[in-house]
Amino acid sequence: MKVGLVAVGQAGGKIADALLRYERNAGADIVAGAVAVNTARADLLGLREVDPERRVLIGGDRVKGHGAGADNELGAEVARDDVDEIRDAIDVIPTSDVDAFLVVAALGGGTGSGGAPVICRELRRIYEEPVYALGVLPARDEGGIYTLNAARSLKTVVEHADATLLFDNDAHRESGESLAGGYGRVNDEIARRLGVLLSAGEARDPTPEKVVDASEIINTLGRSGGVASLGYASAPLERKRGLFGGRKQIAEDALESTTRVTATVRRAALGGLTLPCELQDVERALVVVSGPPEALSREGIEDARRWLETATGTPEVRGGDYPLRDTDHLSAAVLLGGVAAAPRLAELRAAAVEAQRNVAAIAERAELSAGIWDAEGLDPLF
Ligand SMILES: Nc1nc2c(ncn2[C@@H]2O[C@H](COP(=O)(O)OP(=O)(O)OP(=O)(O)O)[C@@H](O)[C@H]2O)c(=O)[nH]1
Repeated sequence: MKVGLVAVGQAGGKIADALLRYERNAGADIVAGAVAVNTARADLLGLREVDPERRVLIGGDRVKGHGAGADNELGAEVARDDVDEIRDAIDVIPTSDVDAFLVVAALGGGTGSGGAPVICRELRRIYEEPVYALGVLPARDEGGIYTLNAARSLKTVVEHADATLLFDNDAHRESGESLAGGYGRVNDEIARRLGVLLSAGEARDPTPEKVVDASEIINTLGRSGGVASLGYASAPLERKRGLFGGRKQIAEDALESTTRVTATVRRAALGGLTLPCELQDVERALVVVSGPPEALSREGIEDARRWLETATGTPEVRGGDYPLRDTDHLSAAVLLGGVAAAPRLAELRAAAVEAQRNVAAIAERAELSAGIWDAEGLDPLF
């Protein structure tokens, strides 16, 4: 599946860079074109992979290239003011190659948080292809303004994107690691997950037994403004040399392969989610298992798919494989669509309402709309 990638803000730009790097290193073909949008000139200059011609500085008159300072109303305003420039840059992406747009941003800051919903709305107005958002949630210890920004932005982006895939920075922090120190690793993790999922829909050699095509990814994400989570796990494979030191083979029998596939899928779905949630709270799922062809047990993939059907309680579980010649790992990506509840979302909403109450002491306003963001007292972004 090929995406038109639109990165907004600092984190968005760095994640786009990581995805483009993944694409190059893996020899994949998953990004039809990439545009980076920011209010901070230095962040745009720091990008390595996004074509310099496709970097758009917005809000020049207002913030003079210095960023939105975690003010997401300002981020939304400048994106609205400069929407023509953003659209012109995106228009260059060949839409005949695009299966969907992916707007990537952190929801806790100013530019990405405010700009991403504006850009999703504009893309949806113009293009027929689905528009998905990838939103990064702030860590708990980042403070009230990040939480409030994220909650308001999420409420708004969920309304304006066909589906929003969430990545919780907290869920992927390693113990003892500072948040900023881990960004590079976390961004590579996001890129690997997206890379495996999107590549699965592309034609390849060796040919998969059961191809996962773009429409299956789109059907799993849905087009009705839901939230999605993406699980991932991998397991090393034991290899042995051929008799005369020739081509390496996987040292496994069929039963081992089946068990390894099901165990890896379970780990991806139960412990490796970008937004941790209970499986019974999702409406749809898709599993992609990748690795050397001899390790991709068809039976294992079917068992894993059936297990997901039982665990989610939904018959809408799709599955397929993605063979890779030069790897000694088996990996599984599990996409969960229509996530109806997640502990981090409830926590974020409660913390944001609390933070907003403090803000409301200064300016009183409260109005809400439907969906999982039906939290009393929480303002939408626009
Ligand atoms: N995963 C990840 N999160 C990041 C990264 N950089 C910043 N963040 C998180 O993103 C949020 C801040 O968003 P940024 O993208 O830095 O801000 P921005 O959208 O550029 O907005 P302004 O700087 O206010 O103009 C915080 O929650 C950070 O923890 C990154 O490289 N990777």
